[in-house]
Amino acid sequence: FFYFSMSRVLDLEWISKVRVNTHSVLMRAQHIQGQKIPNKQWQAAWLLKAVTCIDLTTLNGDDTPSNVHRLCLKAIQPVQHDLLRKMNMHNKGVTTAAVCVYPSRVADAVMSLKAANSSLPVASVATGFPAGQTPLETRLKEVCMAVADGATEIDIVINRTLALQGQWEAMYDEICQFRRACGDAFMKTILAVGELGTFTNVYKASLVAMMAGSDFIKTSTGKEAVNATYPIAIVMVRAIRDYYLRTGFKVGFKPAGGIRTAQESLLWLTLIKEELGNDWLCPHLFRLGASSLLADIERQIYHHITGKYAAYHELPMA
Ligand SMILES: O=C[C@H](O)COP(=O)(O)O
Repeated sequence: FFYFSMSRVLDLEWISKVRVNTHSVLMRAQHIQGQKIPNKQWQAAWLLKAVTCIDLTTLNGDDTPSNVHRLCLKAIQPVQHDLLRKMNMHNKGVTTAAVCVYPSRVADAVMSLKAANSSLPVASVATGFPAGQTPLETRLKEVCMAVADGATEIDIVINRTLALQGQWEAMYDEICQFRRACGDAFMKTILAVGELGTFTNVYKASLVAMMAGSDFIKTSTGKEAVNATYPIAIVMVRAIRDYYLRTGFKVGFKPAGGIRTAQESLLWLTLIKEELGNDWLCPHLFRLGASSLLADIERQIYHHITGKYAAYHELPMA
């Protein structure tokens, strides 16, 4: 008991000792990218697995209740019924893992899902997404408001200023406060890795986020210049693995930002299987954050089933 109760605390000594070997990370990432993706006969099943791990996202200034409504309908029925029937998956309740929207759109998403009789979770970005450059008080309030509107998952952004200054204790304190504001909601912590400078910083920020009680660590907001890359993912999943080995806590991983093709989604599943094992290959521990990935996955599934490529109008998107 003592061992586990000590594990979600800040361990500055561990953080101070972190050194990441850039060469090894790049080699490992290259190896993963060169991996054979699953055999053709299994590909449709893997693509369907990827669908169930998607946080179907819209994070735009021009989001409205109606495009959020369409997004929700697509999340509930992400792959055409006919295609699922041909795979004998039509009554297996295939949906995406969640929908992900800005705080102001949470109520719309909750209403659309409720009207459709769906219990799909609504995730909301919060804490001054994407930059996180608003006062702590308003960042905390934003979390509380999204939860009050019905979000059951909150994607917070870390304070990059603190991370770049090596103020790990202050960063830990902020994330702990977000954790408390989330209440029972699942908390995913976005590191915005493209702004953290070094692999060592990415590893340290991953540890601090996990020590502060994050359920997931997430690469990016999708708004930075560099988002989910394989080398950065290797650093983060190694931190997840080390944290699990040391504390017994399984923390999830969410690559996000710029993931657009079915092929990439298969590579992400391969990376998780190789680095963290099959336990992590479920929506509880793995998500793909993406606004424009589902269309290509559905097209590839169509191709596997029919042998033809669908025209885009044949597979309407959210
Ligand atoms: O959290 C999810 C990201 O915003 C999605 O980024 P994306 O629009 O590049 O897919």
